[in-house]
Amino acid sequence: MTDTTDLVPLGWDDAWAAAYRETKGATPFALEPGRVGRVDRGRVTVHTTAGPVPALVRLPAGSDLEDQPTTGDWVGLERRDDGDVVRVVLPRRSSIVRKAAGERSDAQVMAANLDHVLVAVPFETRVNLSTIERYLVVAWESGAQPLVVLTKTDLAFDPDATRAEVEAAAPGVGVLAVSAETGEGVDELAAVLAGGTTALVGQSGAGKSTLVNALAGEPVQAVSDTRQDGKGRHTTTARELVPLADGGVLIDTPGLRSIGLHDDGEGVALTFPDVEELIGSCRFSDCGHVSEPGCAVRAALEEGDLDERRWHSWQKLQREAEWIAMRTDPAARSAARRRWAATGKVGKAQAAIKRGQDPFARS
Ligand SMILES: Nc1nc2c(ncn2[C@@H]2O[C@H](COP(=O)(O)OP(=O)(O)OP(=O)(O)O)[C@@H](O)[C@H]2O)c(=O)[nH]1
Ligand SMILES: [Zn+2]
Repeated sequence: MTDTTDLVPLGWDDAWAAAYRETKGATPFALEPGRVGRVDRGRVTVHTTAGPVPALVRLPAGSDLEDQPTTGDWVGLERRDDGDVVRVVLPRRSSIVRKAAGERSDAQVMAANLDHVLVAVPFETRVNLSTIERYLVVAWESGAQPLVVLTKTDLAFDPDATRAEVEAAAPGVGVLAVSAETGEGVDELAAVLAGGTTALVGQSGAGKSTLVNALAGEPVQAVSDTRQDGKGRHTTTARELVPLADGGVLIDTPGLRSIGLHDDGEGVALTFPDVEELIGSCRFSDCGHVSEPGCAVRAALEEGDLDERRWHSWQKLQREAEWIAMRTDPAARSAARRRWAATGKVGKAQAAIKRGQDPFARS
């Protein structure tokens, strides 16, 4: 029997233990539990009670691309003299999926089993609220709770005003401010992240690496590590899965750092509850929010209750989400065609689709 207390810093809990027992009972292999860190072309690094080990993946026949282990997955590992093998992936609690428009329509799971998705945004003279909204769509879509962290408070001109602005663009989402430079706010953030798994997203230069190091309590770099069981194999201590000093674990991968939009509409709705509510109170259920009588959106825009910027952000993200859904779902496709026909955009859009382009790319 494996002593799994060593897995607790990686996010192991009673529910995972139960899920693991069930999965293990259904396979003929002698398995050991572990959590996936690095994933690299069919090879993975699995963090086990004996430390990180490299492994190949052999899932049961009929497994899809989406079933392949990704960073954050809990797996059953078969230890073999000729190389360790991942045999099963435990059912996921949540996941960040990439299904970018214009690319192959396979969904790629970028990170799994997250409690929080932390969107890192640097304090700037003008924080880009639309970029935050875009990340929040991805975050909500994962099934985890989104959080925003404003980084580099030490550089902020008016942190309270900026924070208020961000809070207004992120209903239902906690907004924290930190400085890795002065340490301000880091303990508060650490307390929120303790005890769960957090995926870190945000644009280049947002201060993610600096924040990871501050939360880990040490510089987290790719350092080589040797297995302690004498087999002499080498692996890299994946900084993909970073246990935090105050508890909890952070997932930080290059793929997540450049995450795009994958959505079937639910993430957009959760990011913009205010806009959704307005749309729900337009007089006509198929309101185009242009010049229709009784349009609640137009009224809110005119009265200043809804920001022009936020409205345009919703329109753009909603169109992208529809475009992605349309590529995969015939019902969504015909619904989009009907709507485009109504607004006279159908010819242009169809021509773009024929060319294999996103019909909304330049809108
Ligand atoms: N003043 C100040 N500078 C910071 C702080 N955090 C990060 N920086 C600086 O911001 C720059 C970018 O920080 P990184 O941590 O590399 O940002 P990143 O998000 O990891 O960037 P990528 O690796 O490109 O995704 C570096 O020059 C950091 O030193 C902070 O709290 N205060
Ligand atoms: Zn309307």
